[in-house]
Amino acid sequence: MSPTSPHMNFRSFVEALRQDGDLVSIHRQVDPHLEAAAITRLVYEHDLPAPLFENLKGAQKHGMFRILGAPAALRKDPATRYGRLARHLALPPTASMKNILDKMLSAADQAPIAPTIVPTGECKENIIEGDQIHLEQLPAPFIHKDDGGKYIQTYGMHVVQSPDGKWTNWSIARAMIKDDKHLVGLVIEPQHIWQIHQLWKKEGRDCPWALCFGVPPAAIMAASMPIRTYDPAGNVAGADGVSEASYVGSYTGESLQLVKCETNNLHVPASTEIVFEGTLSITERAPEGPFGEMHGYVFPGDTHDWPVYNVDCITHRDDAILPMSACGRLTDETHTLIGALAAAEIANVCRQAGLPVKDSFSPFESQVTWVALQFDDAKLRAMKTNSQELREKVGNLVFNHKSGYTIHRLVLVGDDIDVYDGKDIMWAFSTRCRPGMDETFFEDVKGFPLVPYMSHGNGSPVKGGKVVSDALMPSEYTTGRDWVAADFDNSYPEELKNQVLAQWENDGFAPL
Ligand SMILES: O=C(O)/C=C/c1c(F)c(F)c(F)c(F)c1F
Ligand SMILES: [Mn+2]
Repeated sequence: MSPTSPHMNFRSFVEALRQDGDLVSIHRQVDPHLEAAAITRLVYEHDLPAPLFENLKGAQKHGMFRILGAPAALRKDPATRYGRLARHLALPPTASMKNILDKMLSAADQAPIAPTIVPTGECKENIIEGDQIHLEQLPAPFIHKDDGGKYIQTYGMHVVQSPDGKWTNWSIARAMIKDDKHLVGLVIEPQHIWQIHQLWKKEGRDCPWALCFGVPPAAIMAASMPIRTYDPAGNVAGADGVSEASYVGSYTGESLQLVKCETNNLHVPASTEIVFEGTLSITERAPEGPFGEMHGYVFPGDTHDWPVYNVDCITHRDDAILPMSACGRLTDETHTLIGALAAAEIANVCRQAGLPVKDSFSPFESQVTWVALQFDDAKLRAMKTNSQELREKVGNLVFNHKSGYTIHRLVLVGDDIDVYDGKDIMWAFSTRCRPGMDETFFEDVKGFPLVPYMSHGNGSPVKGGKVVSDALMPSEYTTGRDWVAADFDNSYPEELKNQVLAQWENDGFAPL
């Protein structure tokens, strides 16, 4: 039996959400065609408990499958806002986003703990091969009415390996059902799955592949994070070339249990709910999309050709659960995970380059297209630098690194700004960054085509459109802050503030 703790076992994770009162089990029959996603979308837009669809129209025998919506979204109570994410890492429900991101980054400073290969696991309870595979009969969700197909893959973990076997990569990349035996999905440059696909193209062989739905929550966190790039020539610099499995071992402190696939030599987490095994074609492509994407748009008819996945074998647990991210407008996993983890990795890259970055976050208000970087003001002054120099240094570093791929604006702020507070970031950006003069634009860097102003805007979809906006004031580079904030914290003597707070409820106000 695999580890049964919630961060190491998806089924235990779902039960932990139930115990937390953070799960709504729906037993009435729900249609996977739009209805399950519509309910999940409303859950996202109101930060409600995760829906578990126990009785899907069209569910197959042996419980194939149920759907869990909103697996890593927000809780309404501010005190446990990130509790569902905290459960992914065995952190307390009151953990802050900083606690969560620090935990994810902690692995970089610890020795990787290699996974353990075990002979079997829950994912082997049912095995479906060859002509028994009928993807079109699965209760796969149709997520947005203008999507190009049934997106069965929004929160599963792809497993692919470099031809030399040195690097196994785990990642999330969307895919929809093409026909009874095939999926088709985004394999986009510079993503790791694209890098490895390219290596197999050079080999002239289809890429062995597995897709794992319902993996240990700690694993999906690593799969969502743009950790170190890997030099295909095998020149490993620093912690590069780290396979996500070992990275997970570092921050959980325990070895992940993996089992070998039935039809290839890849390994998958033993407790995975559903495993698709097969190959990612190096030649076959098919129309994919459109899809309601992370920036909150569907462009009807916006279909493009992407590589085809061939499914040779399916293994699954009894009563398997498919996790679904019905992504779009705030706030879903593409914001809480992809945006947040990119920000954390960008801060790491800056610190490794010697920049005094204390913290970072991607504000949800920017639909995770921005990252705010908090600088240590005293160390900034010690650098004896200036705005233009710093903007160029940060922009050239981040916008040419994989972790910066999805981010189009970097906002530089001082350490009086809480980067996890969108109001703080907008206050600094709106009042301290003079448009144009305090900004440096980058047109010669890789752009993220999914941002609507890139793919459906006026310029190249894949180049430029990025900016570093300096919201550090001139005084922060020289003498230190020369202002006082006109707010309760900064504009009143401590004694008076304590007196006001002590009288607060007696004066007739509700507790703050
Ligand atoms: O389909 C979507 O909504 C998002 C796809 C996506 C993503 F979320 C990323 F973080 C990427 F880096 C990327 F290349 C993507 F294509
Ligand atoms: Mn990777």
